[in-house]
Amino acid sequence: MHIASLMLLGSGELGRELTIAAKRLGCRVIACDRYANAPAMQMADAFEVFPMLDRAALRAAVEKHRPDAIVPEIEAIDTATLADLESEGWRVIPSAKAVQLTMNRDGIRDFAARELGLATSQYRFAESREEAVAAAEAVGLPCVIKPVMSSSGKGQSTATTFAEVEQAWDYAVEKMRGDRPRIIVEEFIRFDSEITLLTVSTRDGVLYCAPIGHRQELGDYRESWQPAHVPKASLVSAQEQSKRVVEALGGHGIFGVEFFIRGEEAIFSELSPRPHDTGMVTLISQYPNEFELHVRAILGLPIPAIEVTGPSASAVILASKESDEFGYEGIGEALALGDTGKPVDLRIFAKPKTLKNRRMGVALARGSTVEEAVERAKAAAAKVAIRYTD
Ligand SMILES: Nc1ncnc2c1ncn2[C@@H]1O[C@H](COP(=O)(O)OP(=O)(O)OP(=O)(O)O)[C@@H](O)[C@H]1O
Ligand SMILES: NCC(=O)N[C@@H]1O[C@H](COP(=O)([O-])[O-])[C@@H](O)[C@H]1O
Ligand SMILES: [Mg+2]
Repeated sequence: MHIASLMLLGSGELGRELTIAAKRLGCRVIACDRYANAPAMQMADAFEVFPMLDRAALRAAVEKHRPDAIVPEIEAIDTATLADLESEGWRVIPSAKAVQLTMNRDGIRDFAARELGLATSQYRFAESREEAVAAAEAVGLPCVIKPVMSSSGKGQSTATTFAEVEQAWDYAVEKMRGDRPRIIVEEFIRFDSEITLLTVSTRDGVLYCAPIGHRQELGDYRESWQPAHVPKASLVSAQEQSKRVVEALGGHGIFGVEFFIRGEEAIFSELSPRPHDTGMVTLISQYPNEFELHVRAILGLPIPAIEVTGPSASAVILASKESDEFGYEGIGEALALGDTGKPVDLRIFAKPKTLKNRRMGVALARGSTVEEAVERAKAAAAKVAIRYTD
């Protein structure tokens, strides 16, 4: 049988687990990222170091390794090159269109709200401080302001006054990716909870994982749990919206579709056309996990069932400062918390460098309830300490 080769564009923690899942099914993996020794590179058959926005380097890597599938793992990629490569016959996962539309918030938001008619928060885009204030007048205060090019909460803030809108503009421009200042100003949604609905688009149709609940701080996730308890009608609505959006984006693979749940409503927020960080909980909660599902969907392999093994949670392990001389303590103490018959596990990503608030690992736990699983995962994460030696 032909051995499939996958080229990952981005090689962080999600790529690392994806590499493991792909290699278990016999694939060859080429891991690419902007820095050497990235988490997935440590597991891969080959690697290339270059910025994913460098079009010449991206094309050169594809032509050198000739992968069967190009698998984006981060948002910021030269998507025009991906579109060209796809039109030349290379396979982009899930599709160049999906990657192009989701790289920037303006693309996917307009597509979801205007073309597909999904329920979203009120929103406007702005390209100057004055336009930001006008946008906030239109959507109302408080509002959430984010650069259109950013992820993991970078450059995001909530403004409750017009003076704060101006500060939020400055902050967003300072933290944005790329060189074109443009922000989205969103109505602040007072949601009851938020979920990620992992949705798998496969050869045989669309499948859903049980909803994943999560808590965010500074625009980045801290804990996630599965199954999230949400009103039935909101889940049905989220599933219908996810199906529409993944079918419209095209291609096969897993998508992390984010919704705010308010009463019986599911309000579409954004999506990743790839495994989702909050979906790391599936490393303990579910079989196959989100990485295995992505690989199966990419390879066109069957997914006869998705089993949820019990209430589970993940809690992140963050660094507190910048360093490249550090180690970990407390791994034994964290794992020892799994002595009650319900497992506790860790993933240490082995990133070569810490930064303030950079995610370095994740603790995973099961419990009798999701609340208990969250407490156990948090306790395990708290046992792991990063010791800086510089
Ligand atoms: N309009 C809104 N109303 C209320 N809360 C919001 C709104 N937009 C974002 N948030 C909060 O901020 C979090 C991060 O926002 P969003 O998912 O858009 O950013 P992100 O940078 O793409 O995050 P990630 O890459 O981690 O998914 C959301 O999960 C939610 O908790
Ligand atoms: N929300 C997106 C997300 O979680 N992406 C994950 O984080 C890595 C970047 O981490 P870094 O910023 O620490 O290098 C990415 O490579 C991906 O695995
Ligand atoms: Mg998000």
